[in-house]
Amino acid sequence: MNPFIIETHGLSYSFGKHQVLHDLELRVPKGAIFGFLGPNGAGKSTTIRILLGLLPVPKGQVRVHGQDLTEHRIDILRRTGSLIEMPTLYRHLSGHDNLEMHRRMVQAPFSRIAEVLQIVGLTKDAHRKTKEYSLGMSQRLGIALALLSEPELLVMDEPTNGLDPSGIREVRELIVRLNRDFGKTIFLSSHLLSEIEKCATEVAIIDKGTTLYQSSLQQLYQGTFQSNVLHLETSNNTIAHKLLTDHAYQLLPQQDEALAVQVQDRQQVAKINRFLIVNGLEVYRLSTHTQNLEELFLNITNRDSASVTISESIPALKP
Ligand SMILES: Nc1ncnc2c1ncn2[C@@H]1O[C@H](COP(=O)(O)OP(=O)(O)OP(=O)(O)O)[C@@H](O)[C@H]1O
Repeated sequence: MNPFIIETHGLSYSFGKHQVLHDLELRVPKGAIFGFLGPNGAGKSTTIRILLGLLPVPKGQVRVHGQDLTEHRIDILRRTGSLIEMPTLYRHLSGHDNLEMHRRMVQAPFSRIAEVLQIVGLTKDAHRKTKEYSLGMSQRLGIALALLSEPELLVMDEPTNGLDPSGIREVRELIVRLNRDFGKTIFLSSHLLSEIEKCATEVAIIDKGTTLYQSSLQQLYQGTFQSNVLHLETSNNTIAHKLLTDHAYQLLPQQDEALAVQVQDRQQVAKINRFLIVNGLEVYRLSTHTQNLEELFLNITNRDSASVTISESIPALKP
Protein backbone atom coordinates (compact mmCIF):
# COMPACT_ATOMS: atom_id res chain seq x y z
CA MET A 1 0.00 0.00 0.00
CA ASN A 2 1.27 3.46 -0.87
CA PRO A 3 2.16 5.18 2.44
CA PHE A 4 2.02 8.69 0.94
CA ILE A 5 -1.06 10.82 0.40
CA ILE A 6 0.87 13.53 -1.48
CA GLU A 7 4.00 12.98 -3.55
CA THR A 8 5.73 15.52 -5.74
CA HIS A 9 8.69 14.58 -7.84
CA GLY A 10 10.77 17.11 -9.79
CA LEU A 11 8.01 19.70 -9.45
CA SER A 12 8.96 22.95 -11.16
CA TYR A 13 6.85 26.03 -11.82
CA SER A 14 7.41 29.43 -13.40
CA PHE A 15 5.36 32.62 -13.45
CA GLY A 16 6.42 33.83 -16.90
CA LYS A 17 10.21 33.87 -16.83
CA HIS A 18 10.35 33.76 -13.03
CA GLN A 19 10.93 30.17 -11.93
CA VAL A 20 9.63 29.77 -8.38
CA LEU A 21 9.70 25.99 -7.89
CA HIS A 22 12.81 23.97 -8.76
CA ASP A 23 12.43 20.18 -8.73
CA LEU A 24 10.48 20.26 -5.49
CA GLU A 25 10.32 16.89 -3.70
CA LEU A 26 7.66 16.20 -1.08
CA ARG A 27 6.35 13.00 0.49
CA VAL A 28 3.43 13.47 2.82
CA PRO A 29 2.72 10.29 4.79
CA LYS A 30 -0.92 9.28 5.29
CA GLY A 31 -2.07 10.17 8.78
CA ALA A 32 0.52 12.92 9.33
CA ILE A 33 0.17 16.50 10.43
CA PHE A 34 2.62 17.79 7.89
CA GLY A 35 4.20 21.17 8.62
CA PHE A 36 5.21 22.92 5.41
CA LEU A 37 7.74 25.58 6.33
CA GLY A 38 9.73 28.15 4.44
CA PRO A 39 10.66 31.80 4.52
CA ASN A 40 8.63 34.43 2.63
CA GLY A 41 8.58 33.80 -1.09
CA ALA A 42 9.91 30.24 -0.71
CA GLY A 43 7.09 28.86 -2.87
CA LYS A 44 4.69 27.44 -0.25
CA SER A 45 1.51 29.07 -1.60
CA THR A 46 2.45 28.23 -5.18
CA THR A 47 2.89 24.57 -4.18
CA ILE A 48 -0.45 24.56 -2.38
CA ARG A 49 -2.20 26.17 -5.34
CA ILE A 50 -0.79 23.42 -7.58
CA LEU A 51 -1.91 20.70 -5.14
CA LEU A 52 -5.42 22.18 -5.15
CA GLY A 53 -5.59 22.34 -8.93
CA LEU A 54 -5.61 26.16 -8.92
CA LEU A 55 -2.43 26.23 -11.01
CA PRO A 56 -1.54 23.68 -13.69
CA VAL A 57 1.25 21.12 -13.21
CA PRO A 58 3.64 22.18 -15.97
CA LYS A 59 6.62 19.99 -15.20
CA GLY A 60 7.25 17.10 -12.85
CA GLN A 61 4.92 14.67 -11.23
CA VAL A 62 2.31 15.26 -8.56
CA ARG A 63 0.34 12.39 -7.08
CA VAL A 64 -2.39 12.90 -4.52
CA HIS A 65 -4.28 9.95 -3.00
CA GLY A 66 -2.01 7.80 -5.18
CA GLN A 67 -3.38 9.32 -8.41
CA ASP A 68 -1.77 11.58 -10.96
CA LEU A 69 -3.05 15.12 -10.41
CA THR A 70 -3.18 16.04 -14.08
CA GLU A 71 -5.23 12.97 -15.01
CA HIS A 72 -7.51 12.69 -11.97
CA ARG A 73 -7.94 16.31 -10.86
CA ILE A 74 -11.69 16.19 -10.17
CA ASP A 75 -11.60 12.95 -8.21
CA ILE A 76 -8.61 14.16 -6.17
CA LEU A 77 -10.26 17.49 -5.34
CA ARG A 78 -13.41 15.68 -4.23
CA ARG A 79 -11.31 13.88 -1.62
CA THR A 80 -9.37 16.97 -0.51
CA GLY A 81 -10.60 19.76 1.75
CA SER A 82 -8.87 23.13 1.78
CA LEU A 83 -8.60 26.33 3.72
CA ILE A 84 -6.56 29.12 2.18
CA GLU A 85 -5.93 31.78 4.81
CA MET A 86 -9.31 33.26 5.89
CA PRO A 87 -12.45 31.51 4.58
CA THR A 88 -14.85 33.40 2.35
CA LEU A 89 -18.06 33.61 4.38
CA TYR A 90 -21.44 35.22 3.77
CA ARG A 91 -21.25 37.54 6.77
CA HIS A 92 -25.01 38.31 6.84
CA LEU A 93 -25.81 34.58 7.10
CA SER A 94 -25.47 32.28 10.11
CA GLY A 95 -22.79 29.61 10.38
CA HIS A 96 -25.46 27.01 9.69
CA ASP A 97 -26.68 28.76 6.54
CA ASN A 98 -23.13 29.19 5.23
CA LEU A 99 -22.72 25.45 5.65
CA GLU A 100 -26.06 24.80 3.94
CA MET A 101 -25.03 26.85 0.87
CA HIS A 102 -21.81 24.90 0.60
CA ARG A 103 -23.46 21.54 1.36
CA ARG A 104 -25.66 21.91 -1.73
CA MET A 105 -22.61 22.55 -3.89
CA VAL A 106 -20.72 19.51 -2.65
CA GLN A 107 -23.91 17.43 -2.43
CA ALA A 108 -23.30 16.27 1.13
CA PRO A 109 -26.27 14.91 3.16
CA PHE A 110 -28.09 17.45 5.36
CA SER A 111 -27.10 15.52 8.51
CA ARG A 112 -23.46 16.31 7.79
CA ILE A 113 -24.00 19.96 8.85
CA ALA A 114 -24.69 18.98 12.47
CA GLU A 115 -21.71 16.63 12.41
CA VAL A 116 -19.20 19.22 11.22
CA LEU A 117 -20.59 21.85 13.61
CA GLN A 118 -20.04 19.38 16.42
CA ILE A 119 -16.49 18.57 15.27
CA VAL A 120 -15.41 22.23 15.16
CA GLY A 121 -17.25 23.12 18.38
CA LEU A 122 -19.74 25.58 16.84
CA THR A 123 -23.03 23.80 17.54
CA LYS A 124 -24.14 26.44 20.06
CA ASP A 125 -23.24 29.33 17.77
CA ALA A 126 -24.61 27.76 14.59
CA HIS A 127 -27.52 30.18 14.25
CA ARG A 128 -25.60 33.38 14.97
CA LYS A 129 -24.70 35.56 12.01
CA THR A 130 -21.07 34.99 11.09
CA LYS A 131 -20.36 38.74 11.23
CA GLU A 132 -20.61 38.27 15.02
CA TYR A 133 -18.01 35.47 15.02
CA SER A 134 -14.49 35.99 16.33
CA LEU A 135 -11.68 35.33 13.87
CA GLY A 136 -11.00 31.99 15.57
CA MET A 137 -14.68 30.98 15.19
CA SER A 138 -14.68 32.08 11.53
CA GLN A 139 -11.62 30.00 10.94
CA ARG A 140 -13.23 26.97 12.61
CA LEU A 141 -16.29 27.50 10.39
CA GLY A 142 -13.90 27.56 7.41
CA ILE A 143 -12.61 24.18 8.54
CA ALA A 144 -16.22 22.93 8.95
CA LEU A 145 -16.91 23.97 5.34
CA ALA A 146 -13.83 22.04 4.22
CA LEU A 147 -15.00 18.98 6.18
CA LEU A 148 -18.49 18.81 4.64
CA SER A 149 -17.43 16.46 1.87
CA GLU A 150 -15.63 14.15 4.36
CA PRO A 151 -12.18 14.58 2.80
CA GLU A 152 -9.31 12.34 3.92
CA LEU A 153 -6.86 15.17 3.37
CA LEU A 154 -7.05 18.79 4.52
CA VAL A 155 -4.71 21.34 2.95
CA MET A 156 -4.38 24.59 4.87
CA ASP A 157 -2.35 27.64 3.93
CA GLU A 158 -1.43 29.70 7.01
CA PRO A 159 -4.65 28.83 8.91
CA THR A 160 -3.63 30.78 12.02
CA ASN A 161 -2.65 33.96 10.16
CA GLY A 162 -4.11 37.04 11.83
CA LEU A 163 -5.53 35.17 14.82
CA ASP A 164 -4.97 36.20 18.42
CA PRO A 165 -3.34 33.70 20.81
CA SER A 166 -6.64 32.15 21.87
CA GLY A 167 -7.78 31.82 18.24
CA ILE A 168 -4.45 30.22 17.38
CA ARG A 169 -4.89 27.72 20.20
CA GLU A 170 -8.48 26.90 19.14
CA VAL A 171 -7.39 26.18 15.59
CA ARG A 172 -4.33 24.21 16.67
CA GLU A 173 -6.37 22.04 19.05
CA LEU A 174 -8.90 21.43 16.31
CA ILE A 175 -6.16 20.39 13.87
CA VAL A 176 -4.76 17.92 16.40
CA ARG A 177 -8.25 16.50 17.08
CA LEU A 178 -9.07 16.14 13.38
CA ASN A 179 -5.90 14.15 12.97
CA ARG A 180 -6.12 12.08 16.15
CA ASP A 181 -9.86 11.39 16.38
CA PHE A 182 -10.93 11.54 12.74
CA GLY A 183 -7.81 10.23 11.00
CA LYS A 184 -7.43 13.24 8.71
CA THR A 185 -4.07 13.89 7.12
CA ILE A 186 -3.32 17.59 7.48
CA PHE A 187 -0.99 19.53 5.21
CA LEU A 188 -0.30 22.80 6.94
CA SER A 189 1.82 25.73 5.86
CA SER A 190 2.79 28.28 8.42
CA HIS A 191 5.27 31.00 9.29
CA LEU A 192 4.61 30.32 12.92
CA LEU A 193 7.29 27.79 13.55
CA SER A 194 6.38 27.52 17.19
CA GLU A 195 2.86 26.47 16.11
CA ILE A 196 4.16 23.79 13.76
CA GLU A 197 6.42 22.57 16.53
CA LYS A 198 3.41 22.10 18.80
CA CYS A 199 1.31 20.03 16.44
CA ALA A 200 3.21 18.62 13.43
CA THR A 201 4.42 15.04 13.21
CA GLU A 202 6.41 15.59 10.02
CA VAL A 203 8.03 18.71 8.57
CA ALA A 204 9.40 19.88 5.27
CA ILE A 205 11.48 23.00 4.97
CA ILE A 206 11.67 24.63 1.56
CA ASP A 207 13.53 27.68 0.31
CA LYS A 208 13.79 29.22 -3.16
CA GLY A 209 11.41 26.57 -4.48
CA THR A 210 13.55 23.61 -3.40
CA THR A 211 13.06 21.15 -0.55
CA LEU A 212 15.90 21.59 1.91
CA TYR A 213 14.77 19.07 4.44
CA GLN A 214 11.99 16.62 5.17
CA SER A 215 11.63 14.24 8.06
CA SER A 216 9.61 13.51 11.14
CA LEU A 217 9.86 16.22 13.76
CA GLN A 218 11.63 13.75 16.02
CA GLN A 219 14.29 13.02 13.40
CA LEU A 220 14.72 16.72 12.75
CA TYR A 221 15.77 17.17 16.35
CA GLN A 222 17.94 14.10 16.50
CA GLY A 223 19.08 13.59 12.96
CA THR A 224 21.15 15.05 10.21
CA PHE A 225 20.97 18.57 11.54
CA GLN A 226 22.21 18.03 15.05
CA SER A 227 20.22 20.01 17.51
CA ASN A 228 22.98 20.49 20.07
CA VAL A 229 24.80 23.75 19.90
CA LEU A 230 27.87 24.73 21.85
CA HIS A 231 28.24 28.41 22.70
CA LEU A 232 31.77 29.43 23.47
CA GLU A 233 33.72 32.55 24.31
CA THR A 234 37.48 32.69 24.10
CA SER A 235 40.28 35.23 24.40
CA ASN A 236 40.14 35.64 20.58
CA ASN A 237 36.93 34.53 18.87
CA THR A 238 38.21 35.46 15.40
CA ILE A 239 41.10 33.02 15.70
CA ALA A 240 38.83 30.43 17.36
CA HIS A 241 36.37 30.75 14.46
CA LYS A 242 39.13 30.17 11.90
CA LEU A 243 40.63 27.24 13.80
CA LEU A 244 37.26 25.54 14.10
CA THR A 245 36.17 26.08 10.49
CA ASP A 246 39.61 24.90 9.27
CA HIS A 247 38.96 21.71 11.23
CA ALA A 248 35.56 21.16 9.59
CA TYR A 249 33.41 22.19 12.52
CA GLN A 250 30.01 23.61 11.54
CA LEU A 251 29.81 27.23 12.79
CA LEU A 252 26.26 28.60 13.07
CA PRO A 253 25.07 32.21 12.77
CA GLN A 254 25.94 34.01 16.01
CA GLN A 255 23.25 35.56 18.17
CA ASP A 256 25.60 37.31 20.63
CA GLU A 257 29.34 37.62 21.32
CA ALA A 258 29.73 33.85 21.64
CA LEU A 259 30.56 31.50 18.77
CA ALA A 260 27.96 28.83 18.08
CA VAL A 261 29.18 25.40 16.96
CA GLN A 262 27.19 22.29 16.16
CA VAL A 263 28.25 19.36 18.30
CA GLN A 264 27.25 15.72 18.43
CA ASP A 265 27.94 14.86 22.07
CA ARG A 266 29.71 15.83 25.30
CA GLN A 267 32.98 14.25 24.16
CA GLN A 268 33.10 16.70 21.29
CA VAL A 269 32.70 19.61 23.71
CA ALA A 270 35.74 18.41 25.67
CA LYS A 271 37.66 17.93 22.43
CA ILE A 272 36.94 21.47 21.24
CA ASN A 273 37.98 22.84 24.64
CA ARG A 274 41.30 20.98 24.51
CA PHE A 275 41.88 21.94 20.89
CA LEU A 276 41.45 25.67 21.57
CA ILE A 277 43.68 25.59 24.65
CA VAL A 278 46.41 23.68 22.81
CA ASN A 279 46.27 26.42 20.18
CA GLY A 280 47.00 29.10 22.76
CA LEU A 281 43.47 30.43 23.44
CA GLU A 282 41.85 31.02 26.82
CA VAL A 283 38.33 29.53 27.02
CA TYR A 284 36.03 31.71 29.13
CA ARG A 285 32.66 30.07 28.50
CA LEU A 286 31.37 26.73 27.20
CA SER A 287 27.65 26.05 27.29
CA THR A 288 25.46 23.65 25.33
CA HIS A 289 21.95 24.33 24.23
CA THR A 290 19.27 22.36 22.36
CA GLN A 291 17.89 24.20 19.37
CA ASN A 292 14.18 24.71 18.94
CA LEU A 293 12.54 24.39 15.54
CA GLU A 294 12.93 28.09 14.82
CA GLU A 295 16.69 27.93 15.28
CA LEU A 296 16.93 24.74 13.24
CA PHE A 297 14.87 26.38 10.53
CA LEU A 298 17.12 29.45 10.39
CA ASN A 299 20.08 27.19 10.43
CA ILE A 300 18.89 25.09 7.51
CA THR A 301 17.62 27.97 5.37
CA ASN A 302 20.85 29.91 5.94
CA ARG A 303 22.92 27.08 4.53
CA ASP A 304 24.05 26.93 0.99
CA SER A 305 21.33 24.64 -0.35
CA ALA A 306 23.93 22.86 -2.50
CA SER A 307 25.47 21.52 0.71
CA VAL A 308 22.19 20.06 1.93
CA THR A 309 21.46 16.46 1.01
CA ILE A 310 17.91 16.16 2.14
CA SER A 311 16.42 14.45 -0.88
CA GLU A 312 18.47 11.39 -0.02
CA SER A 313 16.23 10.88 2.97
CA ILE A 314 13.12 10.91 0.76
CA PRO A 315 12.30 7.60 -0.91
CA ALA A 316 12.04 7.63 -4.70
CA LEU A 317 8.61 8.11 -6.20
CA LYS A 318 7.17 5.01 -7.84
CA PRO A 319 5.90 5.55 -11.38
N1 LIG B 1 0.77 35.37 -9.51
C1 LIG B 1 2.08 35.53 -9.44
N2 LIG B 1 2.76 36.12 -10.45
C2 LIG B 1 4.10 36.27 -10.42
N3 LIG B 1 4.89 35.88 -9.38
C3 LIG B 1 4.27 35.30 -8.35
C4 LIG B 1 2.85 35.10 -8.31
N4 LIG B 1 2.53 34.49 -7.13
C5 LIG B 1 3.71 34.32 -6.46
N5 LIG B 1 4.74 34.81 -7.19
C6 LIG B 1 6.16 34.78 -6.81
O1 LIG B 1 6.53 33.43 -6.57
C7 LIG B 1 7.44 33.32 -5.48
C8 LIG B 1 6.88 32.34 -4.47
O2 LIG B 1 5.70 32.90 -3.91
P1 LIG B 1 4.78 32.10 -2.90
O3 LIG B 1 3.60 32.98 -2.60
O4 LIG B 1 4.51 30.75 -3.42
O5 LIG B 1 5.73 32.00 -1.64
P2 LIG B 1 5.36 31.68 -0.12
O6 LIG B 1 6.39 30.73 0.36
O7 LIG B 1 3.94 31.24 -0.02
O8 LIG B 1 5.56 33.09 0.55
P3 LIG B 1 4.72 33.77 1.74
O9 LIG B 1 5.07 32.99 2.96
O10 LIG B 1 5.28 35.15 1.77
O11 LIG B 1 3.29 33.70 1.35
C9 LIG B 1 7.63 34.73 -4.94
O12 LIG B 1 8.81 35.25 -5.48
C10 LIG B 1 6.42 35.47 -5.47
O13 LIG B 1 6.73 36.82 -5.69
